[in-house]
Amino acid sequence: MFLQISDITKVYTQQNVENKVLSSINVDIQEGEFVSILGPSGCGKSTLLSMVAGLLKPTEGEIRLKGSVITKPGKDRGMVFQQAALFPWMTVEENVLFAIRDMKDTEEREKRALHYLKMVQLGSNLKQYPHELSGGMQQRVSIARALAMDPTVLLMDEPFGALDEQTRLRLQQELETIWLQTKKTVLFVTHSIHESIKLSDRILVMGTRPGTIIADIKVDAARPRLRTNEEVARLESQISAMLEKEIDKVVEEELRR
Ligand SMILES: Nc1ncnc2c1ncn2[C@@H]1O[C@H](COP(=O)(O)OP(=O)(O)OP(=O)(O)O)[C@@H](O)[C@H]1O
Repeated sequence: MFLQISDITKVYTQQNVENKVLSSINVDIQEGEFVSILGPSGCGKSTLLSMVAGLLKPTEGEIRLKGSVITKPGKDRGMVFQQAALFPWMTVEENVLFAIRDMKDTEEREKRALHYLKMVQLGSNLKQYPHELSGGMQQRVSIARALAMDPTVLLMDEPFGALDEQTRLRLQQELETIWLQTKKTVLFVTHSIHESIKLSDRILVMGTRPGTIIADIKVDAARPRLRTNEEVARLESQISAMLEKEIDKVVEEELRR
């Protein structure tokens, strides 16, 4: 199996109080799949993604990428966060070049940076600085930077969460086009049901307290997926009912305290 998440449990301990955030997470992901992780706030989506990134260690269980256990961050996993996190003193081009600074051949390196910056439609913004760009453009630089590293897996943690609706729709389209071109394996955390249906081959729906996977849904609808598509509408109401139930559970628990 390409990416294998086996029997993962995560417990955070703060001031001697244990908080089990994830329990019995088992997922097998195939190469080239676009998988979304969807769930209520606080269910452990980012924790799970950070463990795949190697930024956090599981309390129990293991994650294997192409057979090797993940123990730390690596170049085989590119990460895109909600905030672009670019170096403000570097230009757009320099930000991408920096990520691939290990490439010896300077000409190849520049070609690669330009290729991915063109892919996210920033070929004319190479010499601009992050503060001269809109939030959406900054996020496109961080996507180009992650792609330029040619990772085996692209890990995206609510990459469009901080953007306005129009920019978000635009970037969803761009990401879908890029994914169809590159066929990278993508693990994508989102709050948005529609975003997950629009982009994914598969949606892992998470329940909460502790976080578990309550449904593993295949999305077969033809792309591009419009809201008017019957399958899209059916999935949207199915998943929305599931999440509503989870959120009701949390509210009830809180009120009982
Ligand atoms: N470093 C940490 N130390 C202690 N508890 C943490 C830590 N990071 C996250 N948590 C707790 O773990 C739970 C899951 O957090 P996580 O950020 O993974 O959820 P999420 O599903 O990504 O949430 P959101 O959708 O709101 O971003 C939360 O209750 C959070 O308070």
